Amino acid sequence: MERQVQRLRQTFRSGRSRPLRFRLQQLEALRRMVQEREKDILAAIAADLSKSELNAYSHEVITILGEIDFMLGNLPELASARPAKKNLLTMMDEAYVQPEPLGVVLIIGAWNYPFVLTLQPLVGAIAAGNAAIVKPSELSENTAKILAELLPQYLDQDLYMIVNGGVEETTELLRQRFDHILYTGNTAVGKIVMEAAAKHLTPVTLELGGKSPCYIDRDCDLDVACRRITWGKYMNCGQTCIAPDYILCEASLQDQIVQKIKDTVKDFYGENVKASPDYERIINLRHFKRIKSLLEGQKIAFGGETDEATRYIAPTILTDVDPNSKVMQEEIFGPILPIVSVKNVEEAINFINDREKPLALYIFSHNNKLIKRVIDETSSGGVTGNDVIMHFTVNSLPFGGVGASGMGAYHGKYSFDTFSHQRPCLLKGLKGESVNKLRYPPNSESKVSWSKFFLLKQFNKGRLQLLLLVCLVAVAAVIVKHSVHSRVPSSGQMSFRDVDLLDFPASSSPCLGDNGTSC
Ligand SMILES: NC(=O)c1ccc[n+]([C@@H]2O[C@H](COP(=O)([O-])OP(=O)(O)OC[C@H]3O[C@@H](n4cnc5c(N)ncnc54)[C@H](O)[C@@H]3O)[C@@H](O)[C@H]2O)c1
Ligand SMILES: CC(C)=CCC/C(C)=C/CC/C(C)=C/C=O
Repeated sequence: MERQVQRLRQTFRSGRSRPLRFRLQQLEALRRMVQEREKDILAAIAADLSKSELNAYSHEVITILGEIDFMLGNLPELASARPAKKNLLTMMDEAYVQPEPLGVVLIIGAWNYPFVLTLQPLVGAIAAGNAAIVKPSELSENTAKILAELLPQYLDQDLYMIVNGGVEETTELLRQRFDHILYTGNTAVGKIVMEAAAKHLTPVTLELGGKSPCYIDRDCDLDVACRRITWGKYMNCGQTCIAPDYILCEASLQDQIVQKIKDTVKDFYGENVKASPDYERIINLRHFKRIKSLLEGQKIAFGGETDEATRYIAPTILTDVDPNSKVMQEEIFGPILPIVSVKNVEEAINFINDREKPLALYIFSHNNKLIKRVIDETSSGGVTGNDVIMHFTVNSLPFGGVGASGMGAYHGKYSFDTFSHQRPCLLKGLKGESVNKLRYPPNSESKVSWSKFFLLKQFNKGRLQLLLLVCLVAVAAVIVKHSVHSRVPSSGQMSFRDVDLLDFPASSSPCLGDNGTSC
């Protein structure tokens, strides 16, 4: 592993990944890979998650194509230097922020959207000019395999590499030194990743999970709310990091919600959900058993059927759920939707704030003020009002968690920034030493006073007049010099930087007060 990382680092150091033209060409190659090998990719995702190829396309491929297109369209602007505001002391200099690639980055993907969760960060890493190692999840083995087969055929193999394997391989990878790690997966492994990264002082982006609440207000179109919630909860069989984990609502709404979700499930998946091509299965037996165990002792208002042989769990709703029960202690990550009653919005806000910060928060209401209030009085990775999941699809919004649901963010510009260092650059000339005297020892009250004048903009009238006078003299000097230059050809070009604006005699009138602080 060490040799492989070393190889990527050497290529990175050669500067190959930096030119914009190279990055654009690699992103175009990635797009070609997705388009030319679409059938193989969809078949692999379908095999991993018992997913229809149509769903695999709309859940995963569309997102990647959209992200690549965004980068292709915006990279020149994202990668260019941004001029920075200057202060009086540096107004003659050049100040700008230059994004620069970090180096060799590691991307560790999860199994539940195995294509998008590994390739979307890679798009950002390439766009920002890095080398990258991608470690897909071993649980989605077909997607992992197709990625390992295809990526080297389309991308520069000395800069971008797939490493497949499980805990052992990931542990070995984490021993290496990277310049950034983006990990997607559960919180427990997130801690392992962060600990390993700390040994090398490697910064991390952790895309974790959590229990994303969904508050339904009394003043709401319940038909629309329940349709949208049904879509987001049961998509991918509930195995979506930002699926609404549970519903909070007033007790009087509970029965209506159950009925409306039940009707929607029938609309979406037909009478026999098991036979629907749009309904997926649980990834493996371990998760199947874990999710099934969450049903124990609960009041099942709808669904609840399971089939171990095919790892099927029906779309399920639990009512009157005790907040202390097991299903309310861990992220469900399956098609079970508990409803917890609260008296009002205050109680819902307190309920959310009493728990770890979730990855997403959903609020349904006709009342925009109420939605804004819940946003203002809680914290979560992201929010969608009157819908679920959809903030993920807006690539001008940063996607990521907060607190226990993660740190850092990506998507679009935020991916580019995540994989870049924002390098501050100040370019000065070698003239203007008289101004610089003010920061050189020996220090004096007068120098402090002038520093305040320049850096804190604390001027008195007299000093402002003096500065204006000096500026006028400087402008006059430039004009005179320019007119001489236009008559007498010369090799030297005058710039403002060359004008010694001010001299700072140690005794010149300070405007310090008695304690030396006011002006
Ligand atoms: N925030 C997001 O974008 C996002 C997206 C998807 C999933 N998730 C969260 O991820 C969780 C589900 O994913 P998962 O964790 O089951 O996925 P997973 O089992 O696929 O693990 C994720 C990655 O961690 C690696 N890994 C596992 N154990 C490890 C160990 N001991 N040491 C080092 N690496 C190890 C795996 O190889 C894999 O690449 C849920 O909590 C979900 O909410 C978050
Ligand atoms: C709006 C459409 C058609 C698709 C949304 C895609 C989707 C569900 C993405 C979820 C990806 C994600 C962050 C999963 C986390 O587990």
